[in-house]
Amino acid sequence: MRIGTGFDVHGIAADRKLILGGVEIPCGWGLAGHSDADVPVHALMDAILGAAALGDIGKHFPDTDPEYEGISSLKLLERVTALADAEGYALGNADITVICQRPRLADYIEEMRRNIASSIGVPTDRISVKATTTEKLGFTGRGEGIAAEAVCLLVEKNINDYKML
Ligand SMILES: Nc1ccn([C@@H]2O[C@H](COP(=O)(O)O)[C@@H](O)[C@H]2O)c(=O)n1
Ligand SMILES: C[C@@]1(CO)OP(=O)(O)OP(=O)(O)OC[C@H]1O
Repeated sequence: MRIGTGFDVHGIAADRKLILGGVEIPCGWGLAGHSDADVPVHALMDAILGAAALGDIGKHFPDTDPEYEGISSLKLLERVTALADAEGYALGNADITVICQRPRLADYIEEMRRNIASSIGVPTDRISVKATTTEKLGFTGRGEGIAAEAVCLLVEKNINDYKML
């Protein structure tokens, strides 16, 4: 088994859609980025790549490459899953925290979990998504951006039928 962590931040952009965990959240603004700027999915991809010691998303999907302009991060997550698979690993579980003052995410969490699980090809109960504010402190508290962190466990594929504790 191998553990990985990921962290990402994107700044607010007035003229963009807000996509988190593959869910379009209606709030009148979005996040700046080369891709769809899906910050929890970016944190998760870096956690998976980190667990497999395969670098980070900027290495695999450079933000100078037009192929990735506006791309759904769930598509990139499928590719990261394939990279881990090629190394002999499957996702055991992942736990993601989205750090944002607003909008309130509680109503969208289950759909995010389903989207992420579907992209990876695992049951939804292996994916946890949580949200927290920073009590109006710092850049997330001032609404200047959204951050996300993720932790994941990769398991060797040949023991992927092990029972989760
Ligand atoms: N953007 C957010 C932030 C938080 N939540 C939910 O509210 C709970 C309390 O947040 P605190 O920052 O005061 O800990 C949190 O546990 C989430 O359930 C949310 O839905 N959207
Ligand atoms: C996801 C990529 C894809 O080009 O672009 P961004 O949406 O800008 O996101 P970032 O977190 O800066 O990571 C870099 C890139 O991998």
